[in-house]
Amino acid sequence: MTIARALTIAGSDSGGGAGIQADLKTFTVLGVYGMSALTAITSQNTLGVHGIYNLPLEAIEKQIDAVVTDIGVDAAKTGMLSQVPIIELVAAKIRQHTIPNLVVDPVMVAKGGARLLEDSAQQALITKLIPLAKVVTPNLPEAEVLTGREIRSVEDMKDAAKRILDYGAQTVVVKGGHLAGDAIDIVYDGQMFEELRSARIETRHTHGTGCTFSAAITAELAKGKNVMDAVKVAKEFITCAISDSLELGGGHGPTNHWAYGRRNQA
Ligand SMILES: Nc1ncnc2c1ncn2[C@@H]1O[C@H](COP(=O)(O)OP(=O)(O)O)[C@@H](O)[C@H]1O
Ligand SMILES: Cc1ncc(COP(=O)(O)O)c(N)n1
Repeated sequence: MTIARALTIAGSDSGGGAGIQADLKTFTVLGVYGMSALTAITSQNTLGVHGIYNLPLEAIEKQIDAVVTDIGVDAAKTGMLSQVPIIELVAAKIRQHTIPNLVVDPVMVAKGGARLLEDSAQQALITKLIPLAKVVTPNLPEAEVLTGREIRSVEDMKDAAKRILDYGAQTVVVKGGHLAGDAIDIVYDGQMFEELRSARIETRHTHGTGCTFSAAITAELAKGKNVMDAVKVAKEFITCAISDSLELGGGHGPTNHWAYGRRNQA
């Protein structure tokens, strides 16, 4: 049996709700074979990030080389890449192996407030990685950092999407989870804007929403979907996962990766 193959290059969340763990669960539920190249280990739970241990560059490089040269990759995503040398290495590897269908989730700060990207690395994300992206998926605070402008409205989100596209990404999805009211995501491909809207779900259990959303886009691209269709599936996937989110731990619980699959089987 053949199967679409997706690679996540990201950090480990020991709590299992975000990072590599969220990505691999999402790939599996969407019927895609998942592989990982860990960039960092975090000791993390629903209450926050308690430690960050970046991996040696050699370890990151060898993981990517190992899976690409043997198993092959139909689509890949990046998550937590906390330092300039890691961003530069990952960008060089993506170019060297011409890894297709790259989704860049510009992870900066965890829900609990811990910084997952050093300030000095913001520019490297813009100049080295975003130009390689088929899709880049900033949330509002990330889009503000990437553009240097405040975002208060859907119009501001559209303006940010245009500016981020100018950095070289093919499509920008500015996620509106941090704005009040409906959860509106803006998709911009340089030609037209699409608004993906869902009702806001009142829950604090949203740990890992961004990781899960970008992993779902990656899985659908790996299967050969076009970007707009992939983003629409991802929006449905994350809406299901949040509406059925899990009351685990004492803080921000994880979303429910199985909810979408269960709904589609019913
Ligand atoms: N409370 C919510 N109800 C419904 N959808 C949400 C909610 N919070 C986030 N989303 C959706 O989840 C996805 C991730 O968004 P966001 O939370 O902004 O990203 P991040 O986890 O990177 O901060 C987006 O599609 C967004 O619209
Ligand atoms: C290893 C790792 N990567 C990414 C996130 C961001 O996830 P979120 O902002 O959705 O909590 C995280 N908390 N941990």
